[in-house]
Amino acid sequence: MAINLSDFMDWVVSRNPGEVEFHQAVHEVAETVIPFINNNPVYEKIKVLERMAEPDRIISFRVTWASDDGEVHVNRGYRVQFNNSIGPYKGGIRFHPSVNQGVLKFLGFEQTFKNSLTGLPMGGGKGGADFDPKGKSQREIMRFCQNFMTELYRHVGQNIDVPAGDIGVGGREIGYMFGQFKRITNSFEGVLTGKGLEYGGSRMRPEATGYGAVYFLEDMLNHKEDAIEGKTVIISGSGNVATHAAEKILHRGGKPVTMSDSGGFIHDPDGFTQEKIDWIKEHKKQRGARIAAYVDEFGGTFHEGARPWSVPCELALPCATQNELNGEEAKTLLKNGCVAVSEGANMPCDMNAITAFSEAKILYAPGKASNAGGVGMSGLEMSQNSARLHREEEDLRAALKKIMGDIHKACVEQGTGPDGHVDYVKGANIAGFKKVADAMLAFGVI
Ligand SMILES: NC(=O)C1=CN([C@@H]2O[C@H](COP(=O)(O)OP(=O)(O)OC[C@H]3O[C@@H](n4cnc5c(N)ncnc54)[C@H](OP(=O)(O)O)[C@@H]3O)[C@@H](O)[C@H]2O)C=CC1
Ligand SMILES: O=C(O)CCC(=O)C(=O)O
Repeated sequence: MAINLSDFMDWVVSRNPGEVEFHQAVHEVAETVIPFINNNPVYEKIKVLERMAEPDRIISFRVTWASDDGEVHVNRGYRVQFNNSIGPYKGGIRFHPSVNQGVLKFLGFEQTFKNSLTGLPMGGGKGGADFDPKGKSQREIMRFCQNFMTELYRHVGQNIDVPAGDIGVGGREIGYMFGQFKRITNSFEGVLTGKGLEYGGSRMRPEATGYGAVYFLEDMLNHKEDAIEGKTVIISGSGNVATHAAEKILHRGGKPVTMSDSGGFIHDPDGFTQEKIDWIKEHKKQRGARIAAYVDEFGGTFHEGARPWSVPCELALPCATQNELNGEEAKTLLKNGCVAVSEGANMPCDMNAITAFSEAKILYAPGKASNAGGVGMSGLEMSQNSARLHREEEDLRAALKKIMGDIHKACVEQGTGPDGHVDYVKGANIAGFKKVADAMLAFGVI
């Protein structure tokens, strides 16, 4: 029997009450994948989509830690092991006060499709805690990371589940968690990616997500015989993904003019130079640092409490967080002449924004395709750890470019309409779905 989108979504919503981000992520996939399933009923016979919308398991645990003043704090940690049909669970850990089960389920669901698109053998998972690292001392962050791993260690492993960083979790936090895993288990294995180079990390991992999002943008533009060079680019966020995206835009001759954080955005009409980007990278590592301080150092303007989407541009890279660009903001971007959007963040454009881009037929890349470079490089870190070797930077840079190029090709193959317009949402969802679904078919009903 054919599946119907509205019945399917009623079923998803009733099973996952209140988890609005999860409903949104599943809806975006179901809308494009259901027609594909209805044309290939073998998938519906064993309820592949229904099974893919249900995590394999969710682990939730208490994390207790003491702040420097001796006060005891209680947070909630999670790992959502979503789907391991094509490889060990793989996906980042987020430390942010907004973390809850629904947010991590949306991220784990998306991750399953994204990891499939990389062409590497990785399943999907995501984890985190409602811990706010902002304003905490280095010692407090270390204690939190260690206590988080004291529980998580029993659920992860190089062949089971391999976490990495995400919002609020960078190289420093990965180091604290890896050290604790090593100490508790008395083993040295590639249980996390995003590690420091000294203890098994991969070159190019810090750069990979931001660079990859720009490679994908470049592939989309090249497909239409266009290029980044000479174009004005607006970027949101000022963390790992945003700063590396800005850097690669600069390498390609574009002009990045904005970055943001939860306090507002900065606009530098002269464009960021490498020196300015390096300053932002260093500045944001400091305790309590805000992007607003940029204007005291380099000029430009700070827009408190605002998002950058009203600044005129040809290209936009949302690189902060989910639902940070709505339908009205999408219309403003279109009115100002924006021709392409490449998502560095996960689900930064809400449903109305996606509809606006799709109706205008501009180039729009969903994060599961355009930000897959980070996890792609993590996959290469896993293989370097298994082989006990380090690959060179040039080799990894080329590998990243190829991973992004192959994802672009898969999207074009599955998403090109009769008029030649590429629907990258459809292309990414079907290409990502097919590999996982075929593996599930091979396993039978389990
Ligand atoms: N790191 C990676 O390899 C990958 C990351 N991603 C996605 O990219 C996005 C950014 O991650 P990453 O750069 O690693 O994270 P970082 O923690 O390095 O930076 C996050 C940035 O986003 C801003 N931000 C976070 N939450 C909000 C919010 N609610 N409103 C406004 N701004 C906010 C932060 O501002 P502030 O400092 O004020 O909090 C900061 O500037 C996320 O969606 C993540 O899931 C996707 C693929 C891989
Ligand atoms: O590198 C990884 O494993 C995770 C990256 C991530 O969290 C993401 O792609 O959203």
